[in-house]
Amino acid sequence: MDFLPEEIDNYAVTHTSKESELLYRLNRATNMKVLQPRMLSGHLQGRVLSMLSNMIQPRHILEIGTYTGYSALCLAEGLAMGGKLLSIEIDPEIAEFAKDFIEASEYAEQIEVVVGNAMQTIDTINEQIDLVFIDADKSNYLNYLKKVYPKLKVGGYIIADNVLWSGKVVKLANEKDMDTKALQEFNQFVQEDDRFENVLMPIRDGLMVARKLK
Ligand SMILES: C[S@@+](CC[C@H](N)C(=O)[O-])C[C@H]1O[C@@H](n2cnc3c(N)ncnc32)[C@H](O)[C@@H]1O
Repeated sequence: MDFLPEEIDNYAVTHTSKESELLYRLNRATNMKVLQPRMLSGHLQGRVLSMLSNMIQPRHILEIGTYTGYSALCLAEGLAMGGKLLSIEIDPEIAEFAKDFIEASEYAEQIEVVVGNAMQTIDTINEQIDLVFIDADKSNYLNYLKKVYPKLKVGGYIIADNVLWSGKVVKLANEKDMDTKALQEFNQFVQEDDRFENVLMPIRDGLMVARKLK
């Protein structure tokens, strides 16, 4: 579901910095060769992620849900000198697709894609994280937040994608619609937790941006 009329959306895109040639090719290749290309962040959201990352200048970024690597490449644009981005992807085939584009980028040495289930892989991280991008299975969003919280530095950020879930979060969720229920729970948890300051940005399918206060 698009929240903005197409005309306004197009206007926003045409008044936003262009994506790089590599990101453009990755976007096209994903649309032509990969299932569910709507999962890719895309031009406008990609520039938002890049802008936020550039504002934060993180040393360590954790991404949960690589898919074809579009958002990883956007977030990497803001890494501090010598900074690293670790991205976790459960599907080995899609991870290989992402790695080809990451290797062709200027961030090849800074981005590591790890194949695995994020619920287990997060436990192996020892570094203090400055920025986490949650964009994998919706039913685990709250689990991911709880798992990364102790590893996130005070003043660090969590960005979670799809928190508006095509608008379904504002309706009473059907008992069987576990994803909508999980996202409602996630949004409510962040909103009520005084360890975070948060803004739900109605960009694309909704980005929750939360800063760790304590
Ligand atoms: C929405 S896509 C990510 C899109 C990408 N971040 C972007 O913006 O271009 C979600 C990805 O999470 C992966 N995924 C789902 N469950 C996962 C899990 N438990 N651990 C790691 N990755 C998972 C899926 O295979 C899929 O590639």
